[in-house]
Amino acid sequence: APMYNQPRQFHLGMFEIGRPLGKGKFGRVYLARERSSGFICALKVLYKSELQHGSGVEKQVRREVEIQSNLRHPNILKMYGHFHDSKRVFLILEFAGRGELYKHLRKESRFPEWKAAQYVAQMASALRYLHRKHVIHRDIKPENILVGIHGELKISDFGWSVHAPNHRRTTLCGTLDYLPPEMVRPHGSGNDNSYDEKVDLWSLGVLTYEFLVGEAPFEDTMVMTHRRIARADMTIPSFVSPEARDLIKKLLVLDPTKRLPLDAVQQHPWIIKHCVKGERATNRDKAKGGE
Ligand SMILES: COCCOc1ccc2cc1OCC(=O)N(C)CCCNCc1c[nH]c3ncnc(c13)N2
Repeated sequence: APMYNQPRQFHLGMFEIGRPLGKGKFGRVYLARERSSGFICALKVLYKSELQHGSGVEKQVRREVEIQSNLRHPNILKMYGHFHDSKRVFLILEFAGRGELYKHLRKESRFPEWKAAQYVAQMASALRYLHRKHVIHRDIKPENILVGIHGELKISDFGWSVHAPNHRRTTLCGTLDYLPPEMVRPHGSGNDNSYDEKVDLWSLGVLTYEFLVGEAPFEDTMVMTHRRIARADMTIPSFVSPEARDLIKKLLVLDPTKRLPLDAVQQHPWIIKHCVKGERATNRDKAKGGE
């Protein structure tokens, strides 16, 4: 039976550990094979000593496991289960055969429009699924996206996900580049810094820009990034097509209620132009004599 139909209790002896897939701030990820079924997966190892008790990190990991274990979508990395021993926590995850998206982006500097559009369509599909479950991701950026063996994107990191609506308590750290104005404004400055799923629409706009341009739209010093986000102050280079520019401008809107909703993103002319693979591809086959 496939892994996810197996009994829920797992232990380390069930797995052969393969090559390291990468190491992050809180853990290392390894290729692994479940011995009885031969099922290939990724095993993320976190040291309990690093998840100091009662700190935000331990709660964040618990929340992440709880959220990700209940999600099933082709563009969201599956978490099949988890277990722990005296010193470590182990997460059993779907293996993404082409690794980290940000490495592909750095190597190619920026993606051609057809590829960027297909990636944005996949992210919009994953976000629609998350929002239907009232989960806000809040941290959609290339570093949190993996690539499957068939080139499909998989959101991998739910460390910042919460159930909507939300009132942020944890102080933000790391890059501000992807945060919307309603999350970078300081507390109590005329807003109760609560927000909803529409924060992911802003991040999708930043992601679209970064796919096409190769850097984030508000990338600057910390202080300037804050200010430029708060004003939606960005310039879109002339090599970006008018359709792509139109979509970016409809997502990077200060007022969350005015951002293009996800179903409209999926119907946007730029997405349709590059993603409706069905009839056009077969037409092309027909044109070439259908070989
Ligand atoms: C609390 O944690 C929740 C889950 O977080 C992750 C799940 C799966 C991950 C990475 C995750 O977070 C980032 C991280 O821990 N790194 C070590 C940095 C990147 C390593 N990925 C490399 C990688 C290549 N092929 C993969 N197939 C599946 N998963 C992978 C990878 N990584």
